Amino acid sequence: MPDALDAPVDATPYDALLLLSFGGPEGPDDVVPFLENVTAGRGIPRERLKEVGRHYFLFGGVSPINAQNRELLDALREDFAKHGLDLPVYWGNRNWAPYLTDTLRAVARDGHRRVLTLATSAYASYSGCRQYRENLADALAALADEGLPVPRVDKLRHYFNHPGFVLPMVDTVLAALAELPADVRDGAHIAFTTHSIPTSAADTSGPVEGHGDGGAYVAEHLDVAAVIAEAVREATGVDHPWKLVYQSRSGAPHIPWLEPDICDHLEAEHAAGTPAVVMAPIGFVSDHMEVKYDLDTEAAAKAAELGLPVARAGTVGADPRFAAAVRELVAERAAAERGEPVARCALGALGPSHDVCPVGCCPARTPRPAAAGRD
Ligand SMILES: CC1=C(CCC(=O)O)c2cc3nc(cc4[nH]c(cc5[nH]c(cc1n2)c(C)c5CCC(=O)O)c(CCC(=O)O)c4C)C(CCC(=O)O)=C3C
Ligand SMILES: [Fe+2]
Repeated sequence: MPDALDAPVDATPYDALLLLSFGGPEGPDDVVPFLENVTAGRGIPRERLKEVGRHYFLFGGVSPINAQNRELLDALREDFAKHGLDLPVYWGNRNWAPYLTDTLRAVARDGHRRVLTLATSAYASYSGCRQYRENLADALAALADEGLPVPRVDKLRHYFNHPGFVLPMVDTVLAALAELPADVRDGAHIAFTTHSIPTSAADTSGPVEGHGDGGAYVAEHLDVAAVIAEAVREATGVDHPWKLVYQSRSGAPHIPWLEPDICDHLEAEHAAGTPAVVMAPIGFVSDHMEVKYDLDTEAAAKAAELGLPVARAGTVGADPRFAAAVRELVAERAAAERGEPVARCALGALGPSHDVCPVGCCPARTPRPAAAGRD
């Protein structure tokens, strides 16, 4: 059926969508203050901060993440308009302008009272979910202090296993395989990557029931990786071996974080005789700095040193299928809030994630107020 004949999407009771992201520097002068925002009170060693600052300076002090969020905003607005979803879309970041608090102030001044949040993080974990909810609570508290009306803010369920997030990545993995020299392509290993986090944070991520070591964070990534690997097998007729590995480790060296690191993994695969590797950063929503530096620069240099052919798969970014998935998630959540029956779309074995984070989900080291959840 042509788009124009689709029934308009009903977002009631919501009157605004908030795109909530990490933020990144937009020039050399922004780099140090940005890193100070990110790491305030988080105990990151000075050496690590200098190193990460160097990554940004290598790219002119500009993180790709803001341009990518602007593209996603355009894609969302275009999709919503096409499908009769009349919902204004706002954008705010945790760590750089446009800052979340400023955006929520505008949301409140524009008269919106029920806000649904799309975070640019698809999985459970303290860093990927609760920390965003803490920032929402801080911003709402600031509005209350200023005597502004405080909107009620909800957050969309984790979309890691939504087809609109997963299927574009099947295509990017196929495209990466096609970039490899023909004689090593069928033997290629797929290294699915995500952000390393402390093992203690992984083990307590999500509602922990039903998940083993690594908690919901690792289980969700393994589920997505298995779905993509199976779809690639169906498309190519080749059963590519794969593994979930980690990147972008931070923190003090004596604290255990998820391993193996992608660079160590490339060495191990090379030593085992693997002829080529596709790196697929399923843990991220766009090709931001963790992808451009940690994979395209650092891991690519490691592969070159080993003489190991590698190709990197793209993230979902502003893919129209992802924008459509967001619209579906908005419609789904709005219907649920209205008490109507809803069909929840999800691939893989885990099923759709909860709408509202339960009490104690992805706990912080030091408890702090968090919005958009049961606690
Ligand atoms: C799970 C996760 C995601 C994925 C979910 C999501 O997307 O939210 C993510 C995304 C991102 N992380 C980013 C940047 C940074 N993360 C850092 C530090 C940390 N990340 C952590 C975890 C995650 N991070 C953790 C446990 C730390 C240690 C400190 C702490 O416990 O808070 C630091 C400090 C320096 C360093 O140590 O690396 C920086 C600069 C950018 C922006 C990139 C750009 O500019 O393009 C993005 C999208
Ligand atoms: Fe990070």
